[in-house]
Amino acid sequence: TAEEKQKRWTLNDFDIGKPLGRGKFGHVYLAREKKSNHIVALKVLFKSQLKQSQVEHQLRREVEIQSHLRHPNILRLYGYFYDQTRVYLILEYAARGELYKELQKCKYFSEKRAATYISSLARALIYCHGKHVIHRDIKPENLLIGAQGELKIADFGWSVHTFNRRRTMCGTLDYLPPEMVESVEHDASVDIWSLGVLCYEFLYGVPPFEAKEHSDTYRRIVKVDLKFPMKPIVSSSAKDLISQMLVKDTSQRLPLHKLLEHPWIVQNADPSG
Ligand SMILES: COc1ccc(C(=O)Nc2ccccc2)cc1NC(=O)CCSc1ncnc(N)c1Br
Repeated sequence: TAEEKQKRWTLNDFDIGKPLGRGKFGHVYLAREKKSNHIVALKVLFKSQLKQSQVEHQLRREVEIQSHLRHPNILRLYGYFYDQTRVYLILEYAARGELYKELQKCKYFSEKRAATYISSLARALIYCHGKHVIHRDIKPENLLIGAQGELKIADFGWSVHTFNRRRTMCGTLDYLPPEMVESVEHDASVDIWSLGVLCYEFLYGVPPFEAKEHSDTYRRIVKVDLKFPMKPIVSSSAKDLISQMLVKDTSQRLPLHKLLEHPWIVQNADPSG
């Protein structure tokens, strides 16, 4: 509520429960806000670590970005507070935990489950892009599962507001050589690529360009060395969608709203997401 927005939270407002996991830069605990009995996840970040990794500005930007995002498939950041040594993030609690653990357990997902997840993520990303936010880090480790089995994108540690990037580049882009433009300018289509990688990993249990050495993975990515294993059996419709997302030319990647109309999504995704 608006009143909760302004409130100055302190640790005393919460009963701390079991550890939920070790996120980036800190630990996450189950917690209950004493007055409302509202269950949340409390992420504890050490100021010393934030300082030495120079991510304070990134955290401030994330809190700012998250305060404007409201979507069923985006984990809420309700607020934050700090004390002498730590910063505390008050997060929505995802009752069914981490997606990557679920994927490890099942090895890979059915086409219906994969399509349902991919379509809900596509809707969340359409929402973000509409607000000029690109996530840039869509992977199983950053996805949680809510009480109704719905996916929640968490940990916007690397998201940026695209237009403020344009603002920093205002006008001067014209004189930059392609390689400069190439490296600084990536747009929302990075999230389409990542969603394609995720769809592949949901269906096969391994990411598409996996290799022993990083250098080999890099080579396979830039070459778009996309191969579909014989096992498990996957529909040609699913392969068609993945092939339209994992395209080197960013302007040729299947736009997210077109993804929602793709036959594989239409025939397999559970509309409730
Ligand atoms: C909106 O979710 C976030 C928003 C921001 C950040 C964050 O650290 N940003 C950040 C930290 C340092 C520097 C720059 C950015 C992290 C998260 N989220 C998380 O870390 C997920 C915690 S694990 C968990 N959470 C809920 N329910 C569960 N069952 C589990 Br398990």
